[in-house]
Amino acid sequence: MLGLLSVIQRLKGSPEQELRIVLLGLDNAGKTTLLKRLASEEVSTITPTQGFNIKSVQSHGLKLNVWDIGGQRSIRWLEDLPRALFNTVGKWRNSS
Ligand SMILES: Nc1nc2c(ncn2[C@@H]2O[C@H](COP(=O)(O)OP(=O)(O)OP(=O)(O)O)[C@@H](O)[C@H]2O)c(=O)[nH]1
Ligand SMILES: [Mg+2]
Repeated sequence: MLGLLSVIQRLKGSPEQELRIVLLGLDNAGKTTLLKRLASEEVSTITPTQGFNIKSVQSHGLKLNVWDIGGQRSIRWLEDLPRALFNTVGKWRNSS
């Protein structure tokens, strides 16, 4: 986690900058635990994510807007959502 934060800190341009992060991975990988640790919240009672959580976290001088997407097979289609959004935005940029 600290490794991730140090990479993010190197990427950021200014202290006011916001970063958007999408957490993707198999169920039980620890995505929600990571998000709660970042937010300094209790991590002892985490249940599998149904759908997704979106949280704004102030951590290590950074403002992070984090999407934590549930990894269970039944809701794995949600993983395609951000990819589809990035592709669509890319196509708009290329066509303008
Ligand atoms: N030992 C160990 N257990 C962890 C770690 N991170 C998470 N866990 C445990 O792994 C289990 C699953 O963690 P979650 O954070 O719910 O995993 P998730 O990726 O959000 O799972 P879904 O919401 O189902 O997609 C929990 O019982 C956590 O306590 C870790 O770094 N080490
Ligand atoms: Mg989860």
